[in-house]
Amino acid sequence: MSEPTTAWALRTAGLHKTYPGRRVPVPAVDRLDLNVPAGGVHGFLGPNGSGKTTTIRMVLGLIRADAGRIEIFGTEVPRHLPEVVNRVGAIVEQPKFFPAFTARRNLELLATGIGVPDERVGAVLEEVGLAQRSRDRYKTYSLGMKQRLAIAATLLKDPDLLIFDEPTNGLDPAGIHAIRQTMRHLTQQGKTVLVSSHILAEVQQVADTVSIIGRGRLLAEGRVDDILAGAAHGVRVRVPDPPAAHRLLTEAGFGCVTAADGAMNVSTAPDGSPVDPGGLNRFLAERGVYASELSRDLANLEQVFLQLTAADTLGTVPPAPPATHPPVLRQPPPAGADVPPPDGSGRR
Ligand SMILES: Nc1ncnc2c1ncn2[C@@H]1O[C@H](COP(=O)(O)OP(=O)(O)OP(=O)(O)O)[C@@H](O)[C@H]1O
Repeated sequence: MSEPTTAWALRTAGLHKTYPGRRVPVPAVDRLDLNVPAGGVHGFLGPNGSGKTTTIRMVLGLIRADAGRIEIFGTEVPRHLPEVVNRVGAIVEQPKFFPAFTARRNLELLATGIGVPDERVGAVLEEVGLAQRSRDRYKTYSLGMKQRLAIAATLLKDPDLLIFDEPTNGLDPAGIHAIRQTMRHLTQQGKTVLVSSHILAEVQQVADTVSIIGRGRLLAEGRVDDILAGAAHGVRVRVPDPPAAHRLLTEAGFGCVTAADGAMNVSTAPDGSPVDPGGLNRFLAERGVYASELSRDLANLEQVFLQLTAADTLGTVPPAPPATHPPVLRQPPPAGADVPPPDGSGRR
């Protein structure tokens, strides 16, 4: 690692993990190179089961990697974790608080336990917008408030890197908005937030940079703006029966994904060229499919994500858009190659 390490909050190179005892030994994390710039929000995106939590657990030293290298602020972990552990705060699972105690009391107990002065409690409650409700019992808190209290707990040690694994799971739009504001506020103080999520619209609004993974492998990384600029824009189509139309289009060779709202984004024609709205409309109408909406589509992160992860499943991953921050530490070894740990350690 030759570049100045202060530019990076977190980097991994060739990070690899296969859980023992699985019938088919598919890696959960497959030679993953991550580059999380210091400062800003970095979205860590991937479908369910793509290896986000496994990666985060390895970064935090909760499970051991089979191979690869991890650096937090230029310090290799887990070997030198004690040197940087106070610079990292993380929520991987919902922390346990005492239901009958107030939020403030819970944090005071925690602060005492980790040797942090009590004054920090008021500061972190303020930071996450819970100061007014800090005398309420934990059990009266909404899910969103509980999640903000969990964030407050991670802030007690005033860490520089915050790692949140799916922090908005199960939250309503107001709760999601509050978490987003908290993340933004943290970065204004120079902190780095790594947030894993599959809620793309939310990440697009808050993240400066992203890494998109599929089946444990990096599919794209870089600034959100650059990734969107490099994405196929396509045509947005709404039809009465999206699954049937999706089948029709993909069988004919169109590049097509269906978004969460049921509309389809058709990006490429069967010859691989950008799709033409008129030609697409004619193709559908000739087969008895009448679109209720058909428009040129602006790329958003959800489409990029769907296109990348669909292509990954089909084994046709397009090259990652160019990153504007420095490239990965090193190229991964060829597929199927053994990946030895750099120092011979790390095997379970
Ligand atoms: N303890 C474990 N033992 C065996 N396999 C595991 C274990 N934990 C995760 N896996 C498998 O490893 C793969 C990656 O899982 P992981 O939880 O890291 O993905 P994820 O991207 O965080 O998913 P999600 O978004 O659903 O939380 C999955 O196939 C999962 O089934």
